[in-house]
Amino acid sequence: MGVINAQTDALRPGTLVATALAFLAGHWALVLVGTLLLRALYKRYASPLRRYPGPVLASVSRLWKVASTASGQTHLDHIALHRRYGPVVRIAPGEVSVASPEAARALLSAGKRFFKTPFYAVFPPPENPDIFTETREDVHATKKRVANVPYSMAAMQQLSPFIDDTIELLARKIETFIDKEPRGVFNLGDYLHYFAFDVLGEVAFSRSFGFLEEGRDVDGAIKTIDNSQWYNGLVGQVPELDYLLRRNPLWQFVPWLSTKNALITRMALEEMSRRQPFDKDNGGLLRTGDGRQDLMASLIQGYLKDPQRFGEKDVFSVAHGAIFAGSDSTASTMQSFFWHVLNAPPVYQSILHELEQAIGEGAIPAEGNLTWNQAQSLPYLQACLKEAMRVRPAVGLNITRLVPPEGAELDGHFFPGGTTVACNGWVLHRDRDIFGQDADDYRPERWLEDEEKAKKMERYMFQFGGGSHLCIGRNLALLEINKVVPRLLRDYRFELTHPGRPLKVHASFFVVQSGLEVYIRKA
Ligand code: HEM
Repeated sequence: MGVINAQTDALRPGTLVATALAFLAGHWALVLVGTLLLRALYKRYASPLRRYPGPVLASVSRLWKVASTASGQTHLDHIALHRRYGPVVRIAPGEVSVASPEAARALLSAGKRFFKTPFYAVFPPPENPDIFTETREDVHATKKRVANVPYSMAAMQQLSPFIDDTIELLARKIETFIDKEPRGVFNLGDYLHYFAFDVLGEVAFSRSFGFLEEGRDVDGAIKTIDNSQWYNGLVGQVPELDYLLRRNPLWQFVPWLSTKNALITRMALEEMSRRQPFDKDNGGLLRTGDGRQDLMASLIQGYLKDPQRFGEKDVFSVAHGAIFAGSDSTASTMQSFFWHVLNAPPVYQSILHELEQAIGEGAIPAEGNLTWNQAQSLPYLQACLKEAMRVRPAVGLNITRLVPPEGAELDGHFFPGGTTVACNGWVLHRDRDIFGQDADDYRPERWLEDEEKAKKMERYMFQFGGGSHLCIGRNLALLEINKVVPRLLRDYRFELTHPGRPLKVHASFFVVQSGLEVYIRKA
């Protein structure tokens, strides 16, 4: 009787819970490991993505992505990953990376409802997304309609004189350097970075940021952006973390984490207040300025036309976002170009020959700045530029999109709704079917051999993304690159201080590069 009573006592709910709790307390480590193991096995084998190969760690947690991003070399990791595992690789429990340019075209094309992932929402400013960070497709479309106007090539051409002024300043700085230190080491990479920043200041706010003038990273703005991009790139792999970190109200009280006082943010806020009150008569122009229709003025006009859809905060966030999105990207592209050209003497010689011939034929001026059209009349130079953007696209992290709820097929693979699909320009641009068996090599001639083949390659270039999220600043970037690069190549002669030495590279979002050092002399 006593034994039966003891057994029924043990089965009472209260006693069961107490026994379970006692077991947990005694074996918590074992329970924890067991739970994590079960969870990992579930993620690895219960998912419809289980048939795609990839690193084991990636199939059970997002740690693989985090570690790869933290290494700063995720662009290279992805090349290696696809070489090893094939065209579709599982890079997180719910995410695959695709290597096929055809799949990437479909993924990025407008109208197919592959929307941006929460990765983008981590980029600042979280309280008022700009065109890059806005993940609601309809809101994005409204904002982009307004911003497309000031970013059009026609609008950019009007701002051309201010790009020219910045080129003159760069040339003056180079000449001063040559006069002072004829055999000194000139950090061309840094000066290209300063140039890209100052152009943005002129185009966005009608004022220079002063990087070229001072020959340094004023106020540590470049460093601040880099730190911020590290955060965005890393936390973007696990976007929920942002609520514990930057979106956490306590964050503002940590002075070294707050970006409120960063030069660019301060300047954008100052510029807004200098133009207030916004009124239709003034059209957002700087009252004390030279009457130029800069980016800020056009955005203010967009706001005045339809304040409900494009608010005052949008003016700030889009202008501010331009500096973030447009500085490292343009600098990195120019650095890649010079690094490849200067490391390939026959390529460098061919460009010089083309420039000389163009001057002789009157196609480009012998001094002063070139126009966009004049730069377009240099096919070899254009091929060199395209090739640099192919082998070293400026965005190093993956571009990611969500599969719509009903699921979708990409290049013969069906992915269920909610899957994150990633693609990386460094992988896509090395596709041997499209770009040739020597796709890994920098060989500008590939663009000039066969017109049909060149057109096909062009269709599969993703250096500016694609579809409804195609880079809004590409006209500006291409215009300034096309103006400054031939001017420098025509007027100066460069020699790498360490031929063959790779640039120091880390990809936080953009591929940030340093170490492009040269000896420089007048041509
Ligand atoms: C050579 C220079 C540049 C390169 C290689 C580049 C590359 C890209 C790429 C690949 C994207 C798509 C990203 C994605 O979908 O995840 C993008 C988007 C964007 N870029 Fe650029 N960019 C450059 C210059 C600029 C400049 C100068 C600006 C502004 C002044 C700018 C502003 C933007 C914005 C706002 C977006 C978001 C567009 C959208 O989602 O609709 N970029 N860029």
